[in-house]
Amino acid sequence: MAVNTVPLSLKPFRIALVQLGQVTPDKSKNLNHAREMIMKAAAGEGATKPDLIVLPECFNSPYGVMHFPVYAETIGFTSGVPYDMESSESESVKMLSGAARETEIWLVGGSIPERDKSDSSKLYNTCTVYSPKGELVVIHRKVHLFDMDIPGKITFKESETLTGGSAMNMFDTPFARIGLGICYDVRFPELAMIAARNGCQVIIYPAAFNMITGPLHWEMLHRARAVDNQVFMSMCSPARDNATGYQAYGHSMVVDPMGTVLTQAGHLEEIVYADIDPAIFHSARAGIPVTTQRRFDVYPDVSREARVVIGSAGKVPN
Ligand SMILES: NC(=O)CCC(=O)C(=O)O
Repeated sequence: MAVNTVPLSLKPFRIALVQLGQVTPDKSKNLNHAREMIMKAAAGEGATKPDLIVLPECFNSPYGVMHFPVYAETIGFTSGVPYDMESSESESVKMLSGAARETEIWLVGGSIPERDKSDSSKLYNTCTVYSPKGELVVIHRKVHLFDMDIPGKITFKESETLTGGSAMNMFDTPFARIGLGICYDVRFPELAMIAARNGCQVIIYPAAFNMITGPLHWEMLHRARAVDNQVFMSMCSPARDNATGYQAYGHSMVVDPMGTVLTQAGHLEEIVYADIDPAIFHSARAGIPVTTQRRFDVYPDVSREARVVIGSAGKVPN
């Protein structure tokens, strides 16, 4: 697929990470709570409202392979085709779209279990993104499934009930081109590299790291992907809840292109904000010019063969 390397110019903007707690077995309670927290995030901190709000992985359902088939919703999104929200079968998509429209803020709607419309045997872990008009502009289906087995510590096998997505997805806003991944996707540097080489200045992952690898790798992976690619990098986690089967690490975070942590939540429910400053992006790239020193005569540019989808809500100024 063609690589679009024409970057949109990065503008200053404010991001809000909603580290949601209280994911219960009752989906409508989860949706109501998420909506309330989006409204709270939209009200902003001090006088400044955010331009983009992010929710965590699997926010409408308990996180577990046995839960995905029970909570899965059919979305039926086709890239490049305007999505008909009126006839959407997904209550989560309708809630998220309404919240984005009401707040007039871009929304990365965490992720939800999705059932494929054309093949109901296939389930995905899917992130949906909304414009401030409530349009569904792009979806990202988790590409790399979280199949981990560290004996005596953590065993989880998403592939028991989920199928991996087959494309790298990004979207354009008036302030940045933003790449998407979901949680375990962050461990695959190719995905972030492909996003950065396609002009993303920011990469966002709804996530839910576990209590074994979270303390070891969460911050390190943020900083590694940020510094390797000289981009802003963020993962938004659920809050930790000792009452659930899967305990998330929390610590939702934003890191700048020099690897500096701009904001970090604790482990309880919390909203954290960060200001994205283009000056840091440009000075990192000017001072450490790795983006212009690639040696494609020595190794190939794997991003050229990648399956990339760029969603946008109409015309975005350059
Ligand atoms: N939900 C996930 O993909 C968890 C990934 C994780 O914990 C990791 O260590 O990777």
